[in-house]
Amino acid sequence: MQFRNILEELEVTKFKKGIEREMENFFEDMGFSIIEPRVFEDYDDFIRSNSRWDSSKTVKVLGGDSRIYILRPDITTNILSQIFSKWEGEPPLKVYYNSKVYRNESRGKILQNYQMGVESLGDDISKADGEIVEMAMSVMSNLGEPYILEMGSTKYLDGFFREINLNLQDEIEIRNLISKKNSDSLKTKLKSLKLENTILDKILDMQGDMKEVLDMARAYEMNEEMKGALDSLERVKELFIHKDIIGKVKLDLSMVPDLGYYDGIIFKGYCLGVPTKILSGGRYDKWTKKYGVKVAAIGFMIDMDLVTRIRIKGEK
Ligand SMILES: N[C@@H](Cc1c[nH]c[nH+]1)C(=O)O
Repeated sequence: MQFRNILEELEVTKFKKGIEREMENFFEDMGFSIIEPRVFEDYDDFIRSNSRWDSSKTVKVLGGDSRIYILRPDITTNILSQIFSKWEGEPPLKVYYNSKVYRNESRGKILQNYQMGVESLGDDISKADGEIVEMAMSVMSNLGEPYILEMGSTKYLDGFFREINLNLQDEIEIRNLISKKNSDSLKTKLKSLKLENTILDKILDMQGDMKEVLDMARAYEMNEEMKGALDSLERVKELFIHKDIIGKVKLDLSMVPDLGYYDGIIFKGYCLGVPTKILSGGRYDKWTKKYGVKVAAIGFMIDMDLVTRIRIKGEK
């Protein structure tokens, strides 16, 4: 955050601390315990297990042992190695953090971003999906501004790609076009691959009202993975159906996450008039296998710089 002078900085920091305390109390009331992420990570380990990361964005540090370390660019992966070195997968573990991530910006500066977040590990999948999505909704509604929570599932598109024999390069290109919602280039690409009469041609229409999108998506279901994706979204819909916040949850099956570890429900929270996501998260069960035991895992992070800015604006 940029400040005009030190008094403004002190005032904003005090305000931010107040919001952090509110969130910490909320997470603790929900049964989550605080965890302190480590600042440094081994560069080689990080790059090996995060092949989709742009390595130029990691902030590198040279250790006294001449190894290259990085300042943590993502808190979820950071705390997982910490947790799994001392936990065998049960009983369920619920943790929250209040920390920062560091990334190189395109203009060369180092970006420090305050994040708070929660991770629920080893709990029953349907129960944890419901609990985490409800917590995300509660964080969004406390902003005091109109908001929406966009939800999707990585398993829907993954399931489809499993049915067709596409080379990886084409698959990545299609996913990128879908994530940019670039319908013209997507159509051209699909035509060149003779895939124009498939779900990929409809995927950008699969956004909006939960019930309508689920009904449309069911018609294209091809395997258990795609069915599982829709079933889990259906279960979340059932949780909200009789609440007045149902209108604030939108489905977007064309949502492609920036991070590579998700395999299930994914979601992002937006406030009206703010183009950047305020909150994002999802399920990443398969990813936990890297640490020796596969457990159910879901969580989300909140961009505290953005939350502070929005709450300050709301107070004025
Ligand atoms: N670490 C993710 C958010 C997340 C937490 N847990 C699962 N996903 C991010 O920075 O976007």
